[in-house]
Amino acid sequence: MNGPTGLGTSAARLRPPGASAAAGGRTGALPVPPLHCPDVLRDDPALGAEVNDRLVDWAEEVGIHAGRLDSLRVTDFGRLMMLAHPGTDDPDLLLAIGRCTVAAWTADDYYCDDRGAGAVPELAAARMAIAATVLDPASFPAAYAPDLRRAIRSDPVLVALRSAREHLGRYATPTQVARACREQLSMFQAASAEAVWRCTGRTPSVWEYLVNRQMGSQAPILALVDAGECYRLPTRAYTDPQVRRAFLKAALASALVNDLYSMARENAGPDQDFNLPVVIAAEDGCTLAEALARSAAVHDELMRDFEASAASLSRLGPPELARFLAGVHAWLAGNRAWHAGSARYATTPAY
Ligand SMILES: CC(C)=CCC/C(C)=C(\C)COP(=O)(O)OP(=O)(O)O
Repeated sequence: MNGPTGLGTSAARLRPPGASAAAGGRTGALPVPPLHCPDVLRDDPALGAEVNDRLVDWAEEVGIHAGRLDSLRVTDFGRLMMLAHPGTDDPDLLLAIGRCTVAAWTADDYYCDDRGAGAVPELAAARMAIAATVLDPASFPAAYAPDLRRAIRSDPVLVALRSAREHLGRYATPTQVARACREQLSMFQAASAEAVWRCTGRTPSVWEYLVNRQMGSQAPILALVDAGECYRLPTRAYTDPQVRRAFLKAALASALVNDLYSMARENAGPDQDFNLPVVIAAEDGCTLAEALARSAAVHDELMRDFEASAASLSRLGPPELARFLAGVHAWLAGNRAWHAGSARYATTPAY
């Protein structure tokens, strides 16, 4: 039976039994259920390795993951790029999107999730607000502008975000860059909200969690599917409400794949990191194994809805829309395959 679902009604919910490392509840033994998700369209390990090496070099250059570059390397974001963007063989282009991906993931780790990397959940919202000014540059009074410039220069996460955004501008149109930045601002907002749950020890309702996860999905990278193949989806099509609905379903499905594969890692950490199975287990009072199955069903519903919408929208829209939606579908396949293989999400977390 579902519990109360209004905003704020779950303030007293705690981690479900078995979800906490402290309670001895490492959940690594629970396998991810089979998911409704297509197979990847290409697997070119050499291309993935080249992109990954160059991503790690860039991370070292901008100063992120200092002392932890090996963990970044085995996470293998280069492989994610290669699997998720099968429409291009160009390592430079994959590197440009890869830098944005690594910068976004790093901001989330360094500001919100990973205390070992300096995350302080109480400061997450304030730090994310500063990060937002890198994506949508602040226009400041002269007396204070040097302070902001100094702050950006001295924080490797901000340097990475700025570098990634500037580099993307060489491969994507201003409209595509603006689109990705807008999606990323939503992601920052969602990460800030999640940090509040962590600080207050409050587990959100399932619907509330889903609202936040849709905003905190991989949408900033999905929005670059056309840039990754050097064509441009017209703005009219990207912003069409029906296309938006389909796109957001795909984005949420991709984030839920992360939740399912990341649960062992997240539940083993010192803080409760939120993911759909944990939130469902808390709300429904079920085991994590059952919550995993229910989460997979939510994922599958989103995927099927996306596929049905994509099929009809592709018949109605301009040719670029059919190509874009097919690209999103391929991206989802790459995202799942990467999560299944990355050392970051290994059943016994690799780091
Ligand atoms: C590529 C991109 C814009 C990612 C931003 C969203 C994001 C950081 C995730 C979807 C990952 O979420 P989460 O913090 O749960 O990731 P981990 O499980 O810690 O890898």
